[in-house]
Amino acid sequence: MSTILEINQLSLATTNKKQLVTDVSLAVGKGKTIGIVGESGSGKSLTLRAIIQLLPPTIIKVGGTIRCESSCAMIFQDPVSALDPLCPVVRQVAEVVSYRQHLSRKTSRTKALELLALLGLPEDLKRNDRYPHQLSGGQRQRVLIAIALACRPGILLCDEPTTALDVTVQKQILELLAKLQRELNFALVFVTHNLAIASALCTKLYVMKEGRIVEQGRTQDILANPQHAYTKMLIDSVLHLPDLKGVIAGE
Ligand SMILES: Nc1ncnc2c1ncn2[C@@H]1O[C@H](COP(=O)(O)OP(=O)(O)OP(=O)(O)O)[C@@H](O)[C@H]1O
Repeated sequence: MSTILEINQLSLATTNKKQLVTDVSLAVGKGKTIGIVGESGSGKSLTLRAIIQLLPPTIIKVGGTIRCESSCAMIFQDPVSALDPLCPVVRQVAEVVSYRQHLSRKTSRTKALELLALLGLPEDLKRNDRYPHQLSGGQRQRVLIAIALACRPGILLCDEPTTALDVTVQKQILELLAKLQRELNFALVFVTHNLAIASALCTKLYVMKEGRIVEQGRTQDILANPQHAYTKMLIDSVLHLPDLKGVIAGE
């Protein structure tokens, strides 16, 4: 497996020396999907933010290394706060295309519309430039995915991208991400507290608790034979698995 992202013993703390993430190590291969699961506050988002160098100003890396062999883009949990409310969505995508792909305004807009069409957004966005508040939650999340893809990432970091959506839309977005990954071959790091979603999407899982990885391994091995008490508790707490047939990532 050619590793595209490797984290070695990452430790993060506040500027007041409160330890938040301790000795986190993980690796993801080109075009592969890993999941980071764990309870709220276990350090999943901070780990992703450290990868993309977007840590909050009061949090610093106090140990470890992060090696990225390709460009990273990130999709955040809340599409409302991740989009500019005062800028039409096509322009927001076009600006990223223009900046990252060094294209003219006109070509960037054409490319932005192609990307939005690829993500299943309606044609009338072209005629009627819409603002984020005029889109549904699922449509806004698709716009965020378009913005991330405009960066042509080799690694896509997803921080609970479907938590704010209803179950049907959640399934559509997960299927879309899996389809895009097959077509564009980016590596996916998927953060969630939902073990059912992670196990449907990811071939490898890392379980986090209180800032540490407490268990890791192939998804099927972890589900069949969890070693850590916390992982067992997570598995027991999955009441029922959503129908994600067709989403499951290949080996
Ligand atoms: N800006 C910050 N300043 C101080 N502490 C922070 C800051 N951001 C996060 N933390 C703390 O760091 C820890 C890890 O937070 P993080 O957001 O990574 O958790 P998480 O596992 O992603 O949780 P969730 O699933 O709820 O998003 C938590 O205890 C949180 O309170």
